[in-house]
Amino acid sequence: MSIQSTILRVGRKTLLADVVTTPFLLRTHSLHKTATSGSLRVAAEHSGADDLVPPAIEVGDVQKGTRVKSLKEMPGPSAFGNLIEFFYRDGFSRIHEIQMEHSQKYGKIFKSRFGPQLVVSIAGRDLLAQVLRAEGVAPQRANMESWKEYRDISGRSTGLISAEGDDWLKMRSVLRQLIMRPRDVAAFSDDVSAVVVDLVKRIKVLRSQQADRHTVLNINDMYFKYAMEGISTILYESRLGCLEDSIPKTSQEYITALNLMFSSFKTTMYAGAIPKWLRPVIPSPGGKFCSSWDGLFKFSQMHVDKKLADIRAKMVRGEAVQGGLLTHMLVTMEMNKEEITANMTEMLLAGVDTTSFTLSWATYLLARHPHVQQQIFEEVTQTLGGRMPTANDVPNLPLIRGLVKETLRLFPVLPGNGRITQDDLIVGGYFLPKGTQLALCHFSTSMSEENFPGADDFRPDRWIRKDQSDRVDNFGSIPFGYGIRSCIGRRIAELEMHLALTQILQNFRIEVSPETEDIKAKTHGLLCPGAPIDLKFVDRV
Ligand code: HEM
Repeated sequence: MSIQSTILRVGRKTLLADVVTTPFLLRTHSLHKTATSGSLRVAAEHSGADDLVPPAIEVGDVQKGTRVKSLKEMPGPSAFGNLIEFFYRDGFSRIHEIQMEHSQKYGKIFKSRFGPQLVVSIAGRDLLAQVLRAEGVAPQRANMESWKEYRDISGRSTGLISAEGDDWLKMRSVLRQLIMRPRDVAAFSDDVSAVVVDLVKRIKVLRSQQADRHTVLNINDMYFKYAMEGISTILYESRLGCLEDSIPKTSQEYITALNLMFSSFKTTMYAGAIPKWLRPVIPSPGGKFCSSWDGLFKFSQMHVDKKLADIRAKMVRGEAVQGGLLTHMLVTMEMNKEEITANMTEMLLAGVDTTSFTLSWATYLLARHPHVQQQIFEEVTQTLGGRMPTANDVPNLPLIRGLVKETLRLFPVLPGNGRITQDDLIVGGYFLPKGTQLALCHFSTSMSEENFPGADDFRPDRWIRKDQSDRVDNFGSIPFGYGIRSCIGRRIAELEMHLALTQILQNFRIEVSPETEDIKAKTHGLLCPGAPIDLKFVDRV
């Protein structure tokens, strides 16, 4: 450990402070607390009452004599410019493009103001890695106010997405043991495969309804139902009938509630930009939003109650209670029933559009790149012959995995993510006080030429690691986030997508329908196709 002098500037004070360089990044405010993994931390100790400097975690390289800049000095668009961009030019549907424009104009770290909110955007891969690696034990997500408001009003529990602090830690520690590792979710392989078989049948039914007998209109609608069926099979251990000709009423009601939720997205975004004191005089987005949440909770509640009744009946009959995820959670009761219901609700919500948009983009990209499609098809036939894939085959299908990674690089479902900093930080040379809202710009890092040469090209093989030197740097594209607060459903989503894409390629050659033009992405909460995608599914044999 060595001690150097550097200039730290906090607010309007510029002062000389001791800089302790150490091979470790210290996670807490005290210099002498537990060390975790490698980087540097700057800490300024008190040098008299007047010179009080908040200790800060430095997440970049420390250069001797570097002046730490204040937020005031950070570049960024003007508040008025943002107002016009988002409210007048409908920037909410172009968040991913604005992210790119702003990072090109203002650099890898810049600030933006949305009404009363100040947001610092992190748009560089290395800075992103440093910020995420420095996260504490319970990182805090940003912009969850409207979700929390609903839970406060309705008296419902939070789930993993909306919970914070100790509540979140408790739930996360239960769920991470059940679904975080590929080997945990391999147990669902047969159930998911059965859903994929139904998806293939559905493709055949839908294309038979068109004059050319090949085209499926608006493929996302079909993948939405596949994703809902797949995730429900895992979460609720029951089939919903979403891939049937006629969808059961309760499943249809859920779909309606989910659509309502996404249609109220924009108004809930506005809510964050409206100062709290103005809320009473401005129409609240609440009505639609709350009734969609009611619908989503009602659906989970119904499944949880039904499963609980089944378990109780079995116990009364003296039978052994066996089952999957929900059964396990209800038997062990590591969370209470309200918490289980809330988590089922939030996981179902998180697991449908994300997976279906990614499948839509993946098949669209395959249709537009027949050579790539052929290459992946050959890998599938060489590895499996005509056999149906299982979770155990996925490690032997690197191009299928590359297909999903490359699709998510080009179209990260969450183009950006939010955090509230829990320590004073120095990032990229700027001092960010604890409580600063961060926007992690995943879209701009994954579309950067610096991180991915030929960034606009669709190249699933760029993810095949031939040796260490070929390795694509991990933080350029992190569509599931990173670390302790990353997507808990990642392995489930991957299983659903790997198995579906493999079976689809075994059965069909995918072609672009003449009606489908160049489809651009738009942001609607998630990054989604800006227009319906119609594709042809032509039999392989
Ligand atoms: C293509 C599919 C998916 C993508 C790209 C995706 C992406 C993400 C991202 C970026 C986050 C935020 C991570 C962070 O804040 O660092 C997240 C969180 C989350 N996702 Fe996913 N997700 C997908 C599918 C799923 C599925 C299938 C489930 C259902 C089990 C799910 C459940 C969740 C939950 C519960 C969280 C909150 C985790 C927490 O706060 O602890 N996701 N997801």
